[in-house]
Amino acid sequence: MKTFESLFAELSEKATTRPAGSGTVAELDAGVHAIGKKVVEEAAEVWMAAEYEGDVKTAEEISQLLYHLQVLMLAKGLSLQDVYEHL
Ligand SMILES: N=c1c2ncn([C@@H]3O[C@H](COP(=O)(O)OP(=O)(O)OP(=O)(O)O)[C@@H](O)[C@H]3O)c2ncn1[C@@H]1O[C@H](COP(=O)(O)O)[C@@H](O)[C@H]1O
Repeated sequence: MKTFESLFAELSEKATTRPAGSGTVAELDAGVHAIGKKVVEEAAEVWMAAEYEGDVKTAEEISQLLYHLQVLMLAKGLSLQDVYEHL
């Protein structure tokens, strides 16, 4: 099963190698403004799922929010350590 750390390693590799067809590469190319909008959109979907759509849908939406947060971290050049030191 994928973890937060293993997904970040995978996305970091994609950002460097830029394979064709990668949604991550496309999102990085769209820039921080566009990625930020995805983060807000996914956060709202987490909220709605938590209130109205049950645990499975909520977990799915949380996974998508975590993904977009990681893409934002990559776009800003932030490492896991940069974030973890604030936890
Ligand atoms: N975990 C994810 C992941 N979570 C969310 N998403 C993206 O976020 C979107 C969220 O879906 P929504 O239904 O909310 O949005 P949508 O309106 O249907 O989609 P859009 O039109 O906004 O793209 C998905 O369509 C994906 O584009 C993800 N895209 C990729 N990953 C993982 O990231 C890795 C690298 O992916 P690629 O860069 O595409 O190879 C792989 O392991 C993937 O499994």
